[in-house]
Amino acid sequence: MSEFKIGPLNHVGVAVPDLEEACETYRTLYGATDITTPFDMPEQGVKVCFVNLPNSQIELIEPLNEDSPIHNFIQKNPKGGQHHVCFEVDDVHQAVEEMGKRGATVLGKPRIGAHGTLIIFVHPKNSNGVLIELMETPEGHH
Ligand SMILES: CC[C@@H](C(=O)O)C(=O)SCCNC(=O)CCNC(=O)[C@H](O)C(C)(C)COP(=O)(O)OP(=O)(O)OC[C@H]1O[C@@H](n2cnc3c(N)ncnc32)[C@H](O)[C@@H]1OP(=O)(O)O
Ligand SMILES: [Co+2]
Repeated sequence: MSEFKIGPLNHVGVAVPDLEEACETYRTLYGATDITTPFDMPEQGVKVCFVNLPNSQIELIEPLNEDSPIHNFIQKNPKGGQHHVCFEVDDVHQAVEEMGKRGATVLGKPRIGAHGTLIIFVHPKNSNGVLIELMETPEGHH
């Protein structure tokens, strides 16, 4: 088996029905002060913003439309819920190859994520029901 391994936790994805309302909860209930301005990622089917924490980020995602990969999740969990966990990796293409060799199901092809680097997703059936995102480490994180 190759030396491939996951690196630091980058973010925890939380799917929400209303992004503004969710930001307000993190501000008023938990006192979060560093929350980024929401923006649309049509190619990922989500509107996204980040609650910046000293050691990580909460990624709040709202479906943009019914074609969104998180549309069904919100249908099943109308109040929202913890959606995915994201680990940094050195090389996403190596990750795809290794996931295949190790018998996991990679969902779709590598694409650019919200941090501007390549990402992939591994099906929740492979990791105790948790959807895993693997993202290439952004510049400056090394
Ligand atoms: C902001 C951009 C980017 C970043 O840079 O960080 C992102 O994070 S984008 C995040 C959104 N994008 C994705 O999630 C892409 C990958 N996801 C998918 O392809 C799909 O969501 C999915 C995982 C294939 C599920 O699709 P869905 O339409 O919900 O399929 P099913 O309804 O058939 O569900 C199958 C099965 O899986 C369970 N499920 C679904 N979502 C999750 C989840 N997030 N965590 C755990 N389990 C999940 C679902 O309940 C079904 O289970 P069973 O009923 O037991 O079969
Ligand atoms: Co994510």
